[in-house]
Amino acid sequence: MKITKDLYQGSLALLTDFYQLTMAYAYWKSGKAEQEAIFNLFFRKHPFHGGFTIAAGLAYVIDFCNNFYFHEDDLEYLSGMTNSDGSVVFEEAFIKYLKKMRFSCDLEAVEEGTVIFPHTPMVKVKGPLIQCQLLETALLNIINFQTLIATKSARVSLAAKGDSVLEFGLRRAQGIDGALAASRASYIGGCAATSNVMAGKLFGIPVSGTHAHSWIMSFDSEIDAFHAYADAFPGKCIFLVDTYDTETGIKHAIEVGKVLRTKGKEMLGVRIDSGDLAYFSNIARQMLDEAGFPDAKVVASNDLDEHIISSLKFQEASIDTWGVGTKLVTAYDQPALGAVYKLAALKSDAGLWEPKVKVSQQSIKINVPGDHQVKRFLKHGKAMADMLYLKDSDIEKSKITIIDPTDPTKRKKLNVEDLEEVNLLKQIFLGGKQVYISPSIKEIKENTKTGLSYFDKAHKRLINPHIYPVGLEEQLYKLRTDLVFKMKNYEHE
Ligand SMILES: Nc1ncnc2c1ncn2[C@@H]1O[C@H](COP(=O)(O)OP(=O)(O)OP(=O)(O)O)[C@@H](O)[C@H]1O
Ligand SMILES: O=P(O)(O)OC[C@H]1O[C@H](OP(=O)(O)OP(=O)(O)O)[C@H](O)[C@@H]1O
Ligand SMILES: O=C(O)c1cccnc1
Repeated sequence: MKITKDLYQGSLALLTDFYQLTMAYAYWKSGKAEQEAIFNLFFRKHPFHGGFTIAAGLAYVIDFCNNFYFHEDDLEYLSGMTNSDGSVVFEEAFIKYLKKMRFSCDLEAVEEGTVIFPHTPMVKVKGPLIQCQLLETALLNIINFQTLIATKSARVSLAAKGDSVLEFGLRRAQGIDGALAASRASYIGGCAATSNVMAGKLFGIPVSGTHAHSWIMSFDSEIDAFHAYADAFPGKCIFLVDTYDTETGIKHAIEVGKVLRTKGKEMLGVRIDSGDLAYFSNIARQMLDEAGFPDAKVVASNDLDEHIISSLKFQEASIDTWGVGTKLVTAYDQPALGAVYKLAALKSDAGLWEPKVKVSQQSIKINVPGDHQVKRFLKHGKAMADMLYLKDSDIEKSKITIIDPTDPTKRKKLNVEDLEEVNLLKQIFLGGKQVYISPSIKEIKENTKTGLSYFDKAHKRLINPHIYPVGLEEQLYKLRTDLVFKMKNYEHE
């Protein structure tokens, strides 16, 4: 996939915060640029008050890293940056250093479509400190947004209980990039298709749609508009029936559907875009059935989200397909995921990895130091718990205890001898070389569906979900606690 290349014809190295570049310069000046570091990208809370999150965006990250270099134009721009006293911000030798820089890190990540929980690394970058730092902003930008939208889409799709959800968000999405990335992530999360044609072309997502009110309004009458549409698309008609009067609109759709039948074609259904969607969908279903169109589908749209869909399901609305736009692609009502990227370890001059911790008054904000892996334990196809552990630790399988990173009183003993286990972090790059091929977008979407099926319904409900156990393995917990104490004492000396 070459999304960034197609869109921007080159590297996105300048898609970063200025402070990353000033730090990069200062690392270089102080001789730390090549010191090896480990950074983790993780979030602290599920979005939408939910009980799960769906990882997305890795294919963009891969593309970004493969194209990570400073182009001549970028370097020229950086060379021309001046301080308030007129002096240059970055000296020429640094610009030359940037010119030669190529991505050379190891990168591990959870695969797209994986169900993921707070505090576990979604992306881990190991490599020269300067490169790790320069990747931060773009990685967060990519993962935060796509993960947020994939999660929203999964929630909407779960609420639709297996019905098709069509993503209609392009016109109200957050700009061009936002719309494209949202269409991609919506598909990963569970949507069946998008109305966004460019997303269809770029990502291979099925493209689908009906027609607008303007089509009806451009004719003298609704029935003329339906006939003309049926002439143009005899086998693909979904008639929008609510422009003037919904019941009359359904009657007109049935009339045109009967004409189509004389030509050996079937109308696919009707779309309702206003009014009480439970009431009108049931009316539509009854009228279509009575007229001999039991297979015609009822599509509904109008500011839908997981909560309205859930309510309409509860009301037994006869809706087969859900068109969801604004509230899906803008992640209503949580505009950002809030994932962060923190230094977890630094290699000393002696070649030893030193774990690093950021101390905070709020325990939720204390990162997990060291080089970890995340293990998911499953029993008969059901996820039981996730464990973060130090990669080089010896774990005695017969007595594993995991400890909640935010509340040490919450502990869970795991007898893992008879459990299946999977490592969630996969190797994506080794020494800057890509060693992982992203699955097709269809396979990623399937991963989401299968991944969600491992989790109990209690974790997937929309309101007050049951919390899935995620914890630190004891040695990692001890390392983190010791380090926090050490840093606190150090601060007070
Ligand atoms: N039966 C229902 N239960 C819950 N929410 C519904 C139901 N029917 C429609 N809605 C939702 O109610 C919201 C507003 O619908 P409302 O009928 O007020 O506006 P509208 O039909 O768009 O108005 P207008 O006719 O002016 O376009 C939408 O988000 C819609 O999805
Ligand atoms: O409500 P959303 O979830 O955002 O779904 C997309 C909306 O966009 C269209 O409305 P719009 O009024 O823009 O155009 P139209 O004339 O085709 O209805 C469509 O009819 C949906 O109502
Ligand atoms: O195809 C549709 O019905 C559609 C597309 C975009 C927005 N609203 C509806």
